[in-house]
Amino acid sequence: MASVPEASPLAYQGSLFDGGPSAPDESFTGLRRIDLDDRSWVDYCPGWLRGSDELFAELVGTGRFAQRTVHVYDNTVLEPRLTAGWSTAVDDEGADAVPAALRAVSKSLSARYGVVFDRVWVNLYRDGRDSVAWHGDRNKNTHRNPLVVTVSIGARRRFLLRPRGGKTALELRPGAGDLVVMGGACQHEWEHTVPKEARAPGPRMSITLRHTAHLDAPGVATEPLPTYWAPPPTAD
Ligand SMILES: O=C(O)CCC(=O)C(=O)O
Ligand SMILES: [Fe+2]
Repeated sequence: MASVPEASPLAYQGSLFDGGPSAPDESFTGLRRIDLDDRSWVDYCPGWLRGSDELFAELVGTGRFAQRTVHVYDNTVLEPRLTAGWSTAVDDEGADAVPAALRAVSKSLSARYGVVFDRVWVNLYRDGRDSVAWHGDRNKNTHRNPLVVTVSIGARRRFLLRPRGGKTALELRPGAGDLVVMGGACQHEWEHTVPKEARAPGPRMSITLRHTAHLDAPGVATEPLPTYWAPPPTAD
């Protein structure tokens, strides 16, 4: 298990203009729908979470960040990033309650997208060597068209999408409170990655939200509900 080093180089030198406690932009002004194809889409809302630097500092201080393992072919290897989770669902009270700022994020997005985002994980990319490889999220195995939220705080990193096994088709560079929502068949038919970056300007976190219920997630955005979907014939 790795943890955040003491005297941490992870103190993020934030924007001068983004001080104060974090707050979602309930108006979703600036949200842009990017259609990847006729079944998959990404919503991108720059600067959606104000006060993200303060939240970054809070999470560095309170999150129980640890290095998880991932299976690569027959091997089990450590993921090149740290992740913090909570044993509770977003709205549960108790000792391991999800921080209020993350609850507020979940509440706002649940209202907007019509699913209950009850599970939260925070990934910490300590520097440019941390990354996540191309993948579709595992909820593709349990849900049809799951919605997956990431709110990026701290330094900007590249976030790429490609059709499964294909060439990069979309490059975003989220950070500083930017919202990315993947929807439609994104987890089934597309892959995403945060690649290593030699010149990453500092540490970054992604707050990721997923929903347990709504196994067949319509969201607000998949109107009309896609009629096409078949599980890809790959083992993963
Ligand atoms: O850090 C990100 O923006 C993406 C994280 C991700 O794809 C995941 O944890 O499944
Ligand atoms: Fe992912």
